[in-house]
Amino acid sequence: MGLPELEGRVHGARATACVRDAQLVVRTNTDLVDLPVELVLHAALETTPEASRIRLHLLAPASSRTHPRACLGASAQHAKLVLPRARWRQRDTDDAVARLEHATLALDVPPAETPAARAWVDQLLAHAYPEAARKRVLVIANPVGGQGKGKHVLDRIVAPLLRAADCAPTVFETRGRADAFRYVSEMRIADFDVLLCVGGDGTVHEVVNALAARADAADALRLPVVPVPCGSGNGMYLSLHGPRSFNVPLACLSALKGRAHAQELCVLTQEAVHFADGHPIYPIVGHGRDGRAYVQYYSFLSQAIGLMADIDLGTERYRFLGDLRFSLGYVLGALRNRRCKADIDVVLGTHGSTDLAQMRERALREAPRAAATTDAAHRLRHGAVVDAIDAQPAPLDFGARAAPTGRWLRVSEDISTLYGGKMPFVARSLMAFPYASPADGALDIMVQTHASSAVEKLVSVLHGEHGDHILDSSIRYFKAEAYRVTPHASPGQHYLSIDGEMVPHAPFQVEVSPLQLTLLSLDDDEWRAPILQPPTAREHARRAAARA
Ligand SMILES: Nc1ncnc2c1ncn2[C@@H]1O[C@H](COP(=O)(O)OP(=O)(O)OP(=O)(O)O)[C@@H](O)[C@H]1O
Repeated sequence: MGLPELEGRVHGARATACVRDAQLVVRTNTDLVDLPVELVLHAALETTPEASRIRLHLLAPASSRTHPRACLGASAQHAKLVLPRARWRQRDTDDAVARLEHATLALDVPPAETPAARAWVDQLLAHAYPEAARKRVLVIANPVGGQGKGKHVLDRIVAPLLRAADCAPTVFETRGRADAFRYVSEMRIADFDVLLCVGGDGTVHEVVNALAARADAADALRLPVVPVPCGSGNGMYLSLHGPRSFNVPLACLSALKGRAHAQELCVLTQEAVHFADGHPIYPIVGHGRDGRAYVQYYSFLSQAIGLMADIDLGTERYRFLGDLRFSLGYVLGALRNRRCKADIDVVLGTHGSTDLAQMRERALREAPRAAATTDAAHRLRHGAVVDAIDAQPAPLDFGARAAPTGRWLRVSEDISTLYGGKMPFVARSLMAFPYASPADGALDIMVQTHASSAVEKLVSVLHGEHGDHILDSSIRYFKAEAYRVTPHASPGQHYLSIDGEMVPHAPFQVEVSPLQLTLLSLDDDEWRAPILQPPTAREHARRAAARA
């Protein structure tokens, strides 16, 4: 479906404008716009008795211009804003798309053509926004996020782009820890169509916990949450848009016109005594069967203990390196090769699996499950961390296709790290959970055994960005409905990282929550993350040789 040609003038030169094959094409002798219609932010007709002008607000690759920014708008001379649809489809690997910028173009039409121009603008907007445009935008911004870039990204990119799309965003800048949590706890959900988080995963963590802790949690979580990458890891952004680059305009575009999908949350419990100093963002408290109090909170991205937590939280002093600090942290941690002393107990349940082929199959075709009603919001299916489980659970056998039992099973090997999550990417260099599925009722868990040498550990994540570290002999990768980690007291500094945030290093239990977050993607698929292919015979042989 296209849009008929409209004749007018651009910079005084005769011009035609149309939509053909889902591309907006504006052509003069010297200027050319040929962009996916998805990149149209807004079109408006400005009329005076003497003239009518269509002003187009677009996103366009910066490098596609033949002249600098001044070539567009009132003083424009020659412009070439081109992005073929094939390149737009491959946007996660195309550097031109990584440098999208706001551009404007004015098309003058004779006053007599004003009614036709008005109809053309309406039709263009219908192409650009096939679903109702999200106009009521709330922006929660951490101005110091991403090594202090947050304020700049907000003022120079996010706010102007939203205004160009005809939105008047409500902006809340956080002043410190728990600010985002408090704001989202008290806001009127019905006032907004979408919530943008300009910051890192820490800001998203606060927003998600605030939405989930509200009395109207199941409804509040229908407000789509959009990560605008301005931190070090930005795992949610990477899973939605691909690992090539942190593309702020693309994130904003997904807020305006992305397709909604449900994303299960992980729910955690930890004994309340560990939060004695008061933790402002984890207010939900329950009681176990023996009366002991526990804190219940939510994780959207990851839970890490051992080496992977040390990378996250033990490398704060290298923040200036951006996300390179994670790679450096891994090398240092692998060389140190410390054992993570903890009991790991899991419930595979009907949604769990230890079979990689089965996981891949499911990731390809898993249908989303129904979300919780408000009544079921905080229900725990597998109890809380304070509840007793078997003193000696049966061992979890990774060798065979384990039966989908609802009993607790124990990982019997010594480990160096445990990493749990529900989204593929946790950082640009690590697709930690290549078989993650947004709503399959299971958590993806990766355990690295301690028995492997430092060198084996280093080698195992060399290809982490493709997710094939899970094929390594030192990695156990499985899906479970719930797991519990009980760290043993041991000397030294130890971390527990939840979505990259530090929480008390104490026993914790995780399960899939009936609560679901609403995310927006620019594709039909929820994630922009390739599902890992099974290893080829050659790859099998290579890994066997490496093991030998
Ligand atoms: N104005 C502020 N000053 C200091 N800290 C803040 C401020 N606003 C928010 N915070 C806190 O900063 C922490 C980290 O924020 P965020 O994750 O957005 O950025 P980041 O740390 O740069 O990113 P990443 O976690 O990916 O490294 C959060 O715990 C948040 O509560």
